[in-house]
Amino acid sequence: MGYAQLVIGPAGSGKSTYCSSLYQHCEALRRRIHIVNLDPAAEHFDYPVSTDIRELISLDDVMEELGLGPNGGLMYCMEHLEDNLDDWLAEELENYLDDDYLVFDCPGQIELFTHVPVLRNFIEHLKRKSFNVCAVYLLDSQFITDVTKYISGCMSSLSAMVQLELPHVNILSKMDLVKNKKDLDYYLEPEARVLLSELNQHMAPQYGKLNKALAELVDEFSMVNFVPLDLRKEKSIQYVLSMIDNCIQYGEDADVKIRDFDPDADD
Ligand SMILES: Nc1nc2c(ncn2[C@@H]2O[C@H](COP(=O)(O)OP(=O)(O)OP(=O)(O)O)[C@@H](O)[C@H]2O)c(=O)[nH]1
Repeated sequence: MGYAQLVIGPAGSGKSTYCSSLYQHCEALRRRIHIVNLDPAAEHFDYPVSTDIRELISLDDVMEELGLGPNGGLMYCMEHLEDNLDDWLAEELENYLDDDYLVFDCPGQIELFTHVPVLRNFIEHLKRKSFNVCAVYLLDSQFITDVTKYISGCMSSLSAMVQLELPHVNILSKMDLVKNKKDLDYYLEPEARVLLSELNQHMAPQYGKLNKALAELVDEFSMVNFVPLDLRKEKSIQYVLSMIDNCIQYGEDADVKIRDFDPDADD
């Protein structure tokens, strides 16, 4: 059985930086992970790329040869990947050992995890190859600066959860940029009553019922929870990794104890 993280989230949310930090963290622990680039538009990497979609197709070639723009070109590349799951991807996966741990650095186009079936079919393929897969959804911490951004972040994450149907860990990235730690407590344990009152202040009265439904969805059903990630702190990376490992049952024999970590403690 293999293990895989599918690292998704909006453009610029910090996916590649997360992959790079995770790689360094694991390297220091002498733990082997492989990072796979699934972004046909990527140019620079701070981690060793183990498998690269650009060997199958590159965005520049598609834009030049088909006259497509960056977004249309990217979707074309991803559909090409979908068409090649049983040959190119299957062959690439044969290069890994049975219990290898792969981290897929995905493009940030939101349609990939809202309604286009490419990633879903990609995941089905991984599952058929006996991979335990976890979706790791990154959201920029700037989304917790006001309630409307926060709700929109929750809804985009929720849409990925519904679309991909995978064990799912939501990460609040770039925590080093959060100056007001009060924001953090407020949004990490949101209360429907407080969310609703804030939403109502921001929006016209006719949205009252919608606001109530959204606030209750976030609070009462605990459908969307975010784990803060501060890449400056090894313990924060370790905490996030332990949560993900737990979801995909990696290292069960190694007795993973996520409760033992205090992610806010200094290293
Ligand atoms: N301060 C701070 N900046 C970060 C952090 N993570 C990423 N960034 C910056 O955010 C920008 C985007 O980071 P990327 O890792 O390229 O984001 P991405 O999600 O891979 O972006 P796309 O490939 O465009 O989808 C870069 O300028 C990073 O340096 C972080 O933890 N803290």
